[in-house]
Amino acid sequence: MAPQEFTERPDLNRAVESELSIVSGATPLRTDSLAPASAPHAGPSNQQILDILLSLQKANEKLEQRLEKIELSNTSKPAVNGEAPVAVEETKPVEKVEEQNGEVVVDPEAELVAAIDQGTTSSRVLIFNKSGQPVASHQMEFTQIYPNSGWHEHDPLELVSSVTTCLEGAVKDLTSKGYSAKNIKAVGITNQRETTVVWDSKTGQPLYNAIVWTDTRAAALVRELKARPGADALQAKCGLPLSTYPSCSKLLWMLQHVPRVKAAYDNGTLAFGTVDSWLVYKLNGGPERNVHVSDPTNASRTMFMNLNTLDYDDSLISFFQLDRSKINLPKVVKSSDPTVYGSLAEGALAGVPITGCLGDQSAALVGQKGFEPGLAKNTYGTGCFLLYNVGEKPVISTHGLLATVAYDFAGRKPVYALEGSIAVAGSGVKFLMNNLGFAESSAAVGELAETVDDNGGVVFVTAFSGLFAPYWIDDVRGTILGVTQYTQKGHIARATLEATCYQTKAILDAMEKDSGKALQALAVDGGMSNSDLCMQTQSDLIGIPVVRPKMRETTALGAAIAAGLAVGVWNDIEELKLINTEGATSFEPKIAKDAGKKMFERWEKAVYTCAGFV
Ligand SMILES: Nc1ncnc2c1ncn2[C@@H]1O[C@H](COP(=O)(O)OP(=O)(O)O)[C@@H](O)[C@H]1O
Ligand SMILES: O=P(O)(O)OC[C@H](O)CO
Repeated sequence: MAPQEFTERPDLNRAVESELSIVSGATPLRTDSLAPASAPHAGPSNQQILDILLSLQKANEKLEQRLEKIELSNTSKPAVNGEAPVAVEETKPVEKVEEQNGEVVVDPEAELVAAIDQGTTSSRVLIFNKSGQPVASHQMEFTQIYPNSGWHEHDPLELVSSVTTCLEGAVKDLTSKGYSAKNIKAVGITNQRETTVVWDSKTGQPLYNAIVWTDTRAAALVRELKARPGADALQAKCGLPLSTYPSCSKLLWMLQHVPRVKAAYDNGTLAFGTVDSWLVYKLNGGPERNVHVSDPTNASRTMFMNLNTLDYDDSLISFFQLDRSKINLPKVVKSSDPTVYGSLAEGALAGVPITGCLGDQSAALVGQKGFEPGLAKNTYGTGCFLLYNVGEKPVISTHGLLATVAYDFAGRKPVYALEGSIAVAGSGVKFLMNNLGFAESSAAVGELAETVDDNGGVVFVTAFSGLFAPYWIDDVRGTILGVTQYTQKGHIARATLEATCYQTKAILDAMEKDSGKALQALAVDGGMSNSDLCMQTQSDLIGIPVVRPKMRETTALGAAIAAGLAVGVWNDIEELKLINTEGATSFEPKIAKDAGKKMFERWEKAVYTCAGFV
């Protein structure tokens, strides 16, 4: 199929701008700073105390009015594509309120960290306080480009503009709540991984659209790579099996099919990066400062990085027949570091340092505080990714899982994870909504699934991009089996939610074989975890509790933690352990083990029935 030439698309920069201010950080009146009423003569008189109390009460009333206005404006804003904003429960009040020159100000000493979460379907910025509570935010979706079947692209400039819009929006939200932008000590970045961006190192302009991690256009190329001598030895070094998923195959495809990318490679001006590198480069102002870096959680997804050295490996690069002297690769740096990521060049946060960077799945593990070996989290976003902390040495899976870097913080040893990656999770829900017109929103698809008691015999193998872990079958495509005259939309909606739960079960089985340990509970997050039915089904299938935190923006929280640790907002991982623990929901297994086993067997039968279709 002929490649689409990259053209600059200013129209795409007018991204779907919807102000989804998703957090309302209520700020209470705190009276504990007052001197006790019974204080002797050294303290204020009763009249003075009364005056202070009255002025604080006024301040509180003003603040409440302001919060009410914000609440109203939040609810009246349109959601993107009919989608409800990501669920963030109202934060528990913590900050001190003061009155300065008649203005209500929230603790002028507050130490805040902004987190940029550049995901597959939306960009968002959340601003967290020291207690790990989001106090302000802004979110927007951006254009998904599907030029051909199996192709999936993003406009790199639109990714940047969506992020800068969210930064401005979140700061506006923050100041409307009485904080100052000066309270923001650092910025952390977390991002969709593997998605590949190439640009001209002289001009800073993209040379092609970003090829998204779900894109399967390089399937033929991957088959060729698998036949090369040495192919079997790659995974032991880089942790990933050859597939269309990692960045390497996307870059090779561009070099083969896009003349301007090949020309830049030939003349040494080709810059390559995953979305973290691209954002850091652009947010720093581009070629002028030329901050071109990546952290190991992202660099490990290229297949160019050695998991043990946490640097590029010449044997890996030469396997892909790339000349390292012709390509500008980002320097691999720590995930949390006060100096290496530069600072924001423009906007409301100009000068604020970027001090943390984590691929989104690693960030979610950090945000769920999966700091101990044996802890795991599963994030149900566009795709679904289960990460299991294995400690300070990588574990190479023999059961279809990936080895990856969990996080690599300055002054500490790197921590690794076993990963189970599922290509389609929330994107299946979006498919029912956008392509088949089943419902107006993702939540409504979830409600549709609740209109039926079971799947009615339907199994949906949601293999739009082949099947990832633990199957790694690339010649399968989305297939709905078991349809009869009895089948209703609800059954298909239910089967769509179940598909992710079955794959999670398969991943957990593989993880148990690789690690020799059974998981006791699964921490979950991500958009699709909003569906209670989905989470209950998950618990039923895996037979252990599924624990969903109240505040589900754990990916952004992880990026904030990485950034905050680098600048002393937090000094130690120990300090973070109690963050976001209150108010979690635990889904306990409710069905008999045998019933779950039978459902799962049907799923596996469906998978192997569909394999080999393409
Ligand atoms: N109530 C819900 N039920 C089922 N799926 C949902 C629900 N709410 C959101 N989703 C799905 O979650 C996904 C978005 O999750 P998110 O964590 O924001 O993803 P990403 O980081 O990949 O952009 C969407 O694909 C959406 O369809
Ligand atoms: O957009 P998400 O949250 O599904 O995450 C994308 C992953 O990083 C791809 O590996």
